[in-house]
Amino acid sequence: MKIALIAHDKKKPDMIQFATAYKTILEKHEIFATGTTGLRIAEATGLSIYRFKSGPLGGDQEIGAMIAQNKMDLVIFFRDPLTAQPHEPDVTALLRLCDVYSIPLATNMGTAEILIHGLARGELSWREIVHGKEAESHD
Ligand SMILES: O=C(CO)COP(=O)(O)O
Repeated sequence: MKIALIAHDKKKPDMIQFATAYKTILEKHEIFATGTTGLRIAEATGLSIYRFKSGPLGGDQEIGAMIAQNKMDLVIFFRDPLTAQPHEPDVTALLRLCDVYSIPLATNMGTAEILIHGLARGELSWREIVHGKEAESHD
């Protein structure tokens, strides 16, 4: 599974805690992140992470593009609801694309916990079926 991890600055400590706690699950998957989030997680956990640009510089849009191409299976985005972001339209666009493509999305720790446990139990394997159908439609 391809998993995107994103956190606004005030939520980065939560994200590091989350990635540390679930490292053994995350390391079985392909992890993507926006620039600074990815750097912080990699430093703290040693996880191998593909890093896009920083969020305000287009990272959210890069992840959005992967979603639109059916190349992302799960998004964990600890956004900060109490601080205005200069790239708010990009944040909204990313969340919107998750809904357009029915991509499982957690925007807080409570939901992220449930999704990661579901992932560990194989409950997201329906995504592989979606990938299979996508491949067939291009044959
Ligand atoms: O701003 C972000 C998401 O909107 C996150 O970007 P960084 O991981 O580069 O801080």
